[in-house]
Formats: sequence, structure tokens, C-alpha cells
Amino acid sequence: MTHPTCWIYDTTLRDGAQREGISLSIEDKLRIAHRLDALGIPFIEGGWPGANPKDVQFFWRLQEDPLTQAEIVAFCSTRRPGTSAATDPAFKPILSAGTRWVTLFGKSWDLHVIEGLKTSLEENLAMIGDSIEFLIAQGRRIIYDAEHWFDGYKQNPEYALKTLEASARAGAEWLVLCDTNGGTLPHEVEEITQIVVEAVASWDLNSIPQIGIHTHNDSGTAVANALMAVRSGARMVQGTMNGYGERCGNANLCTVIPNLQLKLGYSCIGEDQIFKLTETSRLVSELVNLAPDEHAPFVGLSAFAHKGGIHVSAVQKNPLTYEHIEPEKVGNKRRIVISEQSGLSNVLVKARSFGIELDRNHPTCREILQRLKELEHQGYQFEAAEASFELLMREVLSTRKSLFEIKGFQVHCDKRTEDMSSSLATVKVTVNGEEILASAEGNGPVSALDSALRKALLSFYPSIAQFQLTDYKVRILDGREGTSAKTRVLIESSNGQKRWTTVGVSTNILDASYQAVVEGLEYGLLLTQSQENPVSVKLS
Ligand SMILES: CC(=O)SCCNC(=O)CCNC(=O)[C@H](O)C(C)(C)COP(=O)(O)OP(=O)(O)OC[C@H]1O[C@@H](n2cnc3c(N)ncnc32)[C@H](O)[C@@H]1OP(=O)(O)O
Ligand SMILES: CC(=O)C(=O)O
Repeated sequence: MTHPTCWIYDTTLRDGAQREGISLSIEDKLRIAHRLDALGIPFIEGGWPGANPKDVQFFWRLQEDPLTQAEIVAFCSTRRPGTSAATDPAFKPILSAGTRWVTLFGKSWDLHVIEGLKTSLEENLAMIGDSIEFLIAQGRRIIYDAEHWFDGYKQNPEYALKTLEASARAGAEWLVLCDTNGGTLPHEVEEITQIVVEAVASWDLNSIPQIGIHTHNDSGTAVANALMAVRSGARMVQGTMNGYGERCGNANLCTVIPNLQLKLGYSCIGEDQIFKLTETSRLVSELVNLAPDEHAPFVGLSAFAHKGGIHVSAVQKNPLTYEHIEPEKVGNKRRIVISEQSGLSNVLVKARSFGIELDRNHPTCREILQRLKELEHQGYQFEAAEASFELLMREVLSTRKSLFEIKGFQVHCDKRTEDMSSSLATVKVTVNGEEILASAEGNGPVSALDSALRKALLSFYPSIAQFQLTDYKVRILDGREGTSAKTRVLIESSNGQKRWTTVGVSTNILDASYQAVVEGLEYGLLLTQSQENPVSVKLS
């Protein structure tokens, strides 16, 4: 069966870069463009050559290092009122960008023509027509972005259609309906797109342009609007990776593509490429220096995370019970989260992931679940601290090895001047019956304590030298208690190959940190030992 094509047009490098907080270097832009190319996106808008020096150079750099399959597109506006396209200096850098395709945006809304451009409705039609004809005469193919299409159509449908007709008669191959202010709702997009498709078919043209859609997310409906337009006959969707864009963003292509391809049967990117979507989404968020949205549909870390016991129990029997697609199709994976919302099914799945086979009828399983729920009630949170949960599980199963025992610690903090503060920690530890007293300094109490513990244990466990504390998060659990509030500390550690997270809770921030640091070291040592001597536990 052949699937209809819906062309995906990515504008992350132009409209995406208009999001507050994003500033891309030329190198970032090149890396993103190549990743989108590898994902199979057919049109990639690179920027507005001439609007800034970076965008000019980006297109030149791409000429030296071209994309393999995507069309790179330059973006610009129609000529200025009262000039001619041939003499408008703005088109010079567009031509020197050397792209085959140019996207030209023009005004559809009479309000913008009169009040924004301060020109006549007739002159705006001439600006659209001249600009397109000029660029085509220079060998370019044109995508026409009808800015404020839906608002313009609602105010003055006759004039809005005239602007589209002017672009079609001048030779634009795509007419893209833009919901620039993002205020239009899905049913309106459906209805108006249908009207446009019919109108365009009724014009007497040598070649009938195709319709595209460009939506913004100000009403939270950018993706829904794009899908409705496709249902009404649009065959190009413009959007951005992770929905980045001006104000509330653009249609998120990481949501649009799987919906179109996996649900509505359109061909957007190769069937052997869609599994790269999650990886590409995360890479782009890394390059734009924004934390990935963990709850993003399809590609978020939590998109296929199951937390409620009822869900986990059912998903074990058949994933379709709580998943709308197979996560692997978009390169994501199923995760089972452990928390006070868990049932025995969560415990069994987690145990298996730790190499522990449990029988759900064994009373110890219930005991683990009860301990988990009691500790979460006290403020512990295990969903992000799976290393602490594994230690808890091993303790209940009596398989938690005693690698060291801490007899006590002292921390002394010294603040002498505004700029000078230091801490000194002393710990007493026993390992294999031998007692060690070690002290270390740090720039704060947690760092001093961590260093003193490592110092005490290093000669017994040399692998500790590889462990690093990679993240430290503190959360106040009952803020109304002020400085005597209960604190939860999450510590992420790494041995260079693996990362693990541990948790501590106390009204004393140092004690909470201490619990998390000690479990972090213990878990790291367990990992080292299990790499050297793999063990599995079976409890039935
Ligand atoms: C819907 C969209 O997202 S469109 C893309 C928006 N993106 C950007 O604006 C980012 C890049 N923009 C820029 O770097 C600058 O705004 C430039 C280089 C384009 C223009 O800078 P300036 O010449 O200093 O003008 P300025 O930004 O103050 O105003 C924009 C001008 O473009 C005009 N303009 C807006 N749309 C169009 C259009 N479709 N056709 C022709 N002119 C237009 C405005 O009327 C205004 O003209 P004016 O200076 O005579 O009032
Ligand atoms: C062209 C464009 O970015 C818009 O109308 O939103």
C-alpha cells in the first residue's frame, strides 16, 4: 500500500531560534541541520540571510558542507513598499545563500498592510507578486508563507484570498497558511483550510500550488491545528523540533511526525528513520542548551513511564493496555517507576532490572513494598533514586553486604570573612574490623564529609578514586517550618561508565546529605564488586 506524502518543513533554525532563551552559534546551526538531514526531514529552513551576519555565514558554510538529502531553505519577507524587487537590497543575501528554495512571507491581513506596512492593499499584492517573480527569474523555487492567514481570512476573506492568488499567479509552488498569532482553534483551521483548497483548485492556473500549514502554540493547539489542516488537504507541515519558537512555540514536529506517520498513514520521514526521533529531539535540546521536556509526547523520558501499580500490572501482561504506540517505534523506551503509588508489579519489575528474581507470593515482596511506602511517607522519593531502592531491597532480602560501618562524624564550618569559608570533616569508620579515623577539608560541609569518607575507604576500596559526585539536589519538604524544615537530598554519582542516584531525608540538611553520600559510595562499591563477580539472587 502506498502512503500519501506529507512534506515536513523544519524551521527550528529560524522560528525556533526566535524563542526567548535560545541563541545558536553557526556551529550549533550546522550540527542541528545535519542531524535533521539524517532524520530525513525534507525541508530545513536555515535562517534569514541578511537579517544578521550569522545567518549569512551559515548558508555559505553549508555550501562547503552540504546536506545529503534535505533542501536547505532561505527565508525572507516580500520587498519593501514603494520599491522594486530587483533593487531591494534585502534580496542580495538571499540569492548569495545559494539555495534552490526560498520561503517568502507576505501579509494576508489588511490590518497589517494598512497599519504595519503603512501601504495600500493593492501595493501589498504587487509586493507579493513582484518578489516571487523576481526570485523565480533568479532560478529559485518559492514557498509562500501567508503570515496571519487565519486572522486575515476571518477579518477580510476576499482580500486574504487575493493575496494567496497573487502568490500563486506569480509562481509560488506552496501556499502555507500561517496561524502567526496562534489564536485559531482546530475546527476553524479545518474549515478555512478546506475553503482554501477549493478556492485554489478553482483558479485558472498553469500549475496548482499545494497547501501547507504553519501553526503557533499560543492556544495550546499548534499540533492539533496542523493535523486538522492535513485532514483538510494541506500537504506540508511547518514546525520545529521540541516545539521551540516565538512566544509559546511552534507545532512540535516530534509530535506531528509520529501522529501523521504512525496514526494517520502519511509518509513523512523514512520508516527506518522515525526511530531516530527521540535521540534527535534530545540532541537538539542539548545543542540549544535547554533541558529536555521529560513529559513531551512520544520523545520525553516519561512518555512511556508507568508509575501507578494498576498500570504496571497491566503493562506487564500487555503493553497496549496503557501505551498508545510501541515506544521503540520512535526510539524511546518503556520505564517502570517506583514510588508510593506502586504495587507488587512495580517491585517485581524493578527487582528483575537489578538481577533479582522475586516471586510475587513470597511475603518478602510485600515487606519491600511496605518499607517503600513508609519511607516515601517520611519524605524519601525513590523514583529518581533507584540505587537507594536497590539497597533497601537488598536489606529486606538480607543480601545487602556490609562493606563499611560508620561510627560517627563531625563537621566544623568556619566563616571568617565575606569571601573565606571552609569546612573540616572527621569520620570514624570500621572496615573488616579495622577502625579508621580520617579528616578532610572542603569548601562546604558536604564536600568535606564526602572527602573524609573517601579518604577513610580508599586504601580498602581503590575504585572509590573513580567515583564522582555529578549532581546534588536539595528540596525542602515542608517550607512552612522555615529553617527547621525537613530536607530531601538527591545525589547523583558516576564511575565514568554508569550513573546512579541515592536519597537522604532529615530535618538536618547535613544528615540528609550524609545519608545520600554514604549510600552513593556503597552503591558504587557494589557495582564494582558485581562487575568483578556477577551475582544474581533468586527468591521464590
Ligand atoms: C512571523 C514571523 O516570524 S516573520 C519573521 C520575524 N523574524 C524576525 O523579525 C527576525 C529577523 N529580523 C531582523 O533581523 C530585522 O527585523 C530585519 C533585518 C528583518 C529588519 O530590520 P529593520 O530594517 O531594522 O526593521 P524593523 O525590524 O524595525 O521593522 C521591520 C520592518 O519590516 C517591515 N515588514 C514586515 N513584514 C514585511 C513584509 N512581509 N514585507 C515587507 N516588509 C515587511 C515592517 O513594516 C517594518 O518596516 P518599517 O521599518 O518601514 O517600519
Ligand atoms: C511565517 C511565520 O513564521 C509565521 O507567520 O508565524
